[in-house]
Amino acid sequence: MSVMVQDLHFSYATRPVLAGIDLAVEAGEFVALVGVNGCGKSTLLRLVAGLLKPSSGRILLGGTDLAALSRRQVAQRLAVLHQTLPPVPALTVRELVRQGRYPHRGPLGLLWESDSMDEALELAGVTHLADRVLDTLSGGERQRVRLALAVAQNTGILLLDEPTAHLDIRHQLEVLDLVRALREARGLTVVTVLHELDHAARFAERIVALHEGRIWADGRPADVITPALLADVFGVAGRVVVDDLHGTPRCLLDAAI
Ligand SMILES: Nc1ncnc2c1ncn2[C@@H]1O[C@H](COP(=O)(O)OP(=O)(O)OP(=O)(O)O)[C@@H](O)[C@H]1O
Repeated sequence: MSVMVQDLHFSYATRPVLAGIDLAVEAGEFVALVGVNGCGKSTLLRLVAGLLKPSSGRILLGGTDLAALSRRQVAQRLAVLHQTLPPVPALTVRELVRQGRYPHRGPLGLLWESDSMDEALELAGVTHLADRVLDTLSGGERQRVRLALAVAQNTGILLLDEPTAHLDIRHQLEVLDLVRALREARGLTVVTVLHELDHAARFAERIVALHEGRIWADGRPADVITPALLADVFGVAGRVVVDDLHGTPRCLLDAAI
């Protein structure tokens, strides 16, 4: 399912954050959003998810104006992996992930619901945690539960806000591999915030760099991940080489400018 963002402006009260964002993500694309802390990446995801209302501009999901969709209709189209879990710490993992099925629940929903839930737990590698209570989990375990919750929703669009936060290097790779596999298996459209530029270059087919409320660059990793991006967007001097192992750009960082 496609995501179209047209001339989007957004302010928190009087503080402008996004100023004229145009972004067209085709169905099945894997796009990484990058940029410095506070540049508006999460805000853009929240706007696309319908959790914030644009000051002006339009967002279309699969060609339908987001403003015309109910919360349930939005939840049938897109799932969001947020930076935190819902504040219900006494819930078990299974109970939480079951809630991911809510938007699809119809009169016969319960017949196939548990299969979808078990699949989501398995895909996110948290089947062994199913009966654990949320507030007893480690940061990395919680992260994978958040992914299971998003996967259980079984939507055409997956929005991920820093899916590798708190994860060790092995689990970072596992989560990004899983997202890539899901996208290939289900034809998912993936838009993810990633801080690790080398991961963005390796896993996304397109990188969008936000800077000062606008899109600074939008294109293939090799065209976007450049010394100019490091310097002008991140304020870091560095070089970009090609990773022999994967043929993707890799940043060699020197120092803050
Ligand atoms: N609820 C809010 N009220 C007021 N200002 C906010 C609110 N949420 C975010 N902001 C501000 O809006 C700007 C964009 O925040 P946002 O969380 O979108 O940035 P980000 O690029 O995702 O940052 P990070 O990489 O640190 O997660 C920041 O300056 C932030 O302080």
